[in-house]
Amino acid sequence: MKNYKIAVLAGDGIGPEITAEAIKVLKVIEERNDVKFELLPALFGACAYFATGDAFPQATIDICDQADAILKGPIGLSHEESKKIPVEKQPERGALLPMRRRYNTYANFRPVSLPKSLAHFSPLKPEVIGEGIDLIMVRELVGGLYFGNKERGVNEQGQRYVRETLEYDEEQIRRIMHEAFKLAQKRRKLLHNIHKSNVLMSSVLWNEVMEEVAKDYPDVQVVNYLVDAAATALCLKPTQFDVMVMENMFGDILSDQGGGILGSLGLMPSACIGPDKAYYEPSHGSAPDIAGKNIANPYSMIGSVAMMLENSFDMADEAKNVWAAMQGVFGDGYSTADLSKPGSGVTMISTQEFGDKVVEKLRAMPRV
Ligand SMILES: NC(=O)c1ccc[n+]([C@@H]2O[C@H](COP(=O)([O-])OP(=O)(O)OC[C@H]3O[C@@H](n4cnc5c(N)ncnc54)[C@H](O)[C@@H]3O)[C@@H](O)[C@H]2O)c1
Ligand SMILES: CC(C)[C@H](C(=O)O)[C@@H](O)C(=O)O
Ligand SMILES: [Mg+2]
Repeated sequence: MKNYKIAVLAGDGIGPEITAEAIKVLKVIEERNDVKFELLPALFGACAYFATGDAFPQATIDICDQADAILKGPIGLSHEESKKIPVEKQPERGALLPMRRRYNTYANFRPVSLPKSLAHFSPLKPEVIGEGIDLIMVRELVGGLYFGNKERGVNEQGQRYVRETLEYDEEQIRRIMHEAFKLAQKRRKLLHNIHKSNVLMSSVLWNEVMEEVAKDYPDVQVVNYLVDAAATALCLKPTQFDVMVMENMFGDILSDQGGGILGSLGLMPSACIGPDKAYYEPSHGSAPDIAGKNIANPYSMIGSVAMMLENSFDMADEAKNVWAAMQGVFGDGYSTADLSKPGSGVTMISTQEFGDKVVEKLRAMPRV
């Protein structure tokens, strides 16, 4: 029997609610396979800060270090609540970025996917959705503005100023490009390179390296897109995209737009892959506005489990079953509050009911 350790960081806000549903799914995967998941819960985020004074405490670091994979719920507080924590200790700077840095999870895969049959979830017209949206954003996750030098002070004129730098070296760009080209080879052999080389020198280097790497993948067609135009194109004709590659900040913004064109951030899972460790998290945040109400959509978290099964545990067939189970629940006309507005024809179910229905579907599937 295979035995895997999974660090489970439920996080803040809706994190514990959607993590509970993801764990139900992991339990069913155990029932159906010769595999044991040892779940190692740990505090991470604002909950960890309030309990220990540190958003990424040493005890959690130790658990993550020894885990085969990390399942992470969203972290963070509302704008007002976050003022209760000193800026440098806030969950984003005090936990999430240190985790990305520690495990060097440079490759962030954010699928944006909606079959034609669920076009009614999207704010876009059915004719824009066409045969369905099925693209994946490959976001560089440990460079750029997020990790460049930062400085804040008062200048000679007595004005407060801030300086943050957008830094990349060519190896950082090359390795994410290889990830994107390899993924494109497995899919439609089409790569959209998102950049802003008309202004940013970082994008000039980005594009130079992209062109060098492209020589290794002559079967992949590259389409270059300025990031601002790409934002429009995502709304007007999302089906033109298959794999999109971009630097850290562009990926943060465009991936949330990805959730927008699907109809909810609750449909946005992700995988963050480093050389020796990967962690899996929804692309969205802790949704303080709906926390504790049992109405959050757990698709993003259960989808992150599916990505974990495929990438960390070599269980691609079970991953497919998890996706199919969730699509099956939608196909039966059910969803959580975010995607079941009055008049939509979709029956509203709770976070827990969604998880239960996914479990039911999975149990009914032939074992692989
Ligand atoms: N990776 C992470 O842990 C992560 C990612 C993004 C934001 N954050 C943090 O989350 C906190 C809240 O940020 P925000 O409000 O700007 O963004 P958010 O992503 O938490 O929420 C934006 C909107 O999307 C909705 N939403 C998000 N996930 C949903 C789900 N699963 N089901 C249904 N609706 C969902 C929310 O209710 C809200 O209306 C901030 O502290 C932010 O820093 C953390
Ligand atoms: C919480 C924040 C630091 C994070 C980011 O900006 O990367 C989030 O928005 C995300 O998309 O994972
Ligand atoms: Mg984001």
